[in-house]
Amino acid sequence: MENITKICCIGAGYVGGPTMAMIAKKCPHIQVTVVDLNEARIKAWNDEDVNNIPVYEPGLSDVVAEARGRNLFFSTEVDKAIDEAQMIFISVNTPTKTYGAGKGQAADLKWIELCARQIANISKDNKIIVEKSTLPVRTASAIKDILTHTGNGVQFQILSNPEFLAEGTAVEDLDAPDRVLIGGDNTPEGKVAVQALVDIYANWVPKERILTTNVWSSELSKLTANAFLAQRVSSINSLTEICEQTEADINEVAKAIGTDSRIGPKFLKASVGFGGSCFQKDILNLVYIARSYGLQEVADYWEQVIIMNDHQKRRFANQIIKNLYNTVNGKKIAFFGWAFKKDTNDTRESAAIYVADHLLNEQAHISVYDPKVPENQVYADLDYLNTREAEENKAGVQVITDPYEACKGSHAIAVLTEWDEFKGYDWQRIYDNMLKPAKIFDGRNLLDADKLRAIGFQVRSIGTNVLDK
Ligand SMILES: NC(=O)c1ccc[n+]([C@@H]2O[C@H](COP(=O)([O-])OP(=O)(O)OC[C@H]3O[C@@H](n4cnc5c(N)ncnc54)[C@H](O)[C@@H]3O)[C@@H](O)[C@H]2O)c1
Ligand SMILES: O=c1ccn([C@@H]2O[C@H](COP(=O)(O)OP(=O)(O)O[C@H]3O[C@H](CO)[C@@H](O)[C@H](O)[C@H]3O)[C@@H](O)[C@H]2O)c(=O)[nH]1
Repeated sequence: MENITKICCIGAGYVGGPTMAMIAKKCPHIQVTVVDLNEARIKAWNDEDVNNIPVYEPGLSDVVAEARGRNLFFSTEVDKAIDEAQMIFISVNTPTKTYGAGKGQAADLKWIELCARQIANISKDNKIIVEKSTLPVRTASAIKDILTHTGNGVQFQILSNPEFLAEGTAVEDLDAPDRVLIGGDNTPEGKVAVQALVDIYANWVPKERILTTNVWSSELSKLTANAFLAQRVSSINSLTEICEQTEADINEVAKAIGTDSRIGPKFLKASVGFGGSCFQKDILNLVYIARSYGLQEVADYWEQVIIMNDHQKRRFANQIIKNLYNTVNGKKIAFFGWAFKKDTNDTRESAAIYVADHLLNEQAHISVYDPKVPENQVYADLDYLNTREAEENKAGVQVITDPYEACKGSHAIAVLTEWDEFKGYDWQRIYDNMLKPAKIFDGRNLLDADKLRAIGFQVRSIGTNVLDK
């Protein structure tokens, strides 16, 4: 195949947008077109004011501003972009199935299949198809089957190139990835395709960080990486409960074990539970795959990571209720943070949603402040759970754009997201405007509990047993 000069990416979401923007920035000689069926999303990517792009990531608007209109384009003309491209990335959503066989566990590959059929239908010359979405191991064979049986007789090579960026640090992760993983067929044509993709990344990623494997190892490595990361969070979170009973401090324990170079210090931060669109979905997918091969013990092992995470979210909500004298009925509880982690506007599977749902069942009034999440998103997240009528969610939850207003007259503040700005607030002012005793439930161990106690707050930080004074 000749040098790649035209790339298309189907899916302009949290992955497609940032990854393609980075490729366009680093490879001015390649024309990159990102397409999506969602017109509003494409419109936002093309917004004159680059600060209005639909994904909030530190540094992303600069990357987009540099390349957009030069060699980076966002469009709804999917067929045209497919037709013109030599290499097509598929970066569409692959959520957990909500119906039928595998409901609640398997990945829903409906959108992947639609892409494959559309590519087959449109393509008039040979193309390289790159799986960027996270997919169950062996999906490439299904894509190949569709392409070869419904296509126009042109040749397709299918590569797996999973994305490892984390939200909130997408730009730095893409700029300097720990590794880029590319899986391809071990045939002469497969090797040429792998090399074509290696050559693109080699424009900025050191060669030793570009790993090539067979397709199946690459597909499975993505699910495995997320399972290992989430397992660390559930492991440390499981210990928060022991700490709270024993006067051990989870921060000290995490530091003590993390200095062992075999364990390492990262991903040992205790929390109210992990969220995000990936961890739960990908582990459930792994569990489903294991079960479908009859590997019961393997499935049970990984499922426990999710069970522990659900427990942690519920436990946090129950602690609030217990500590507020076993009733939150009619009490105002301020939520600091709604996003699933700091520095993102993404709320998918955020622990805050589940904690709020639990407290709403107990008739609490919740006022939410998050620096990046808009009001309609908070309601959409709660409505999606279908626990109660939309009007009841509206009645029980207020979204407030000023943090000081959000906690005025409240019984308690719950910290759900680790936004840096929370640390710098005027906590005396907050204290003065709250009902007493003023309580803080720090689900992220973010705030300086001693300083807050000196002001007069009662503070419970997750995984520390300093009980209310
Ligand atoms: N979000 C992350 O941080 C992250 C990181 C690594 C991998 N992943 C994986 O990447 C994939 C995409 O995730 P995301 O967070 O970007 O999802 P997303 O929902 O933000 O974006 C997917 C986009 O694909 C579009 N789309 C779906 N079908 C289409 C079609 N047939 N034609 C054109 N557009 C179509 C949707 O309209 C949507 O805008 C998933 O498999 C996910 O697991 C996500
Ligand atoms: O020590 C930790 C680390 C993370 N978390 C929580 O875990 C969740 C996930 O965080 P993170 O992994 O940083 O963000 P994601 O954007 O979900 O990224 C994960 O999922 C992506 C999608 O597959 C992968 O590409 C990334 O490599 C992988 O880190 C968030 O709720 C975090 O608050 C903790 O509670 N404690």
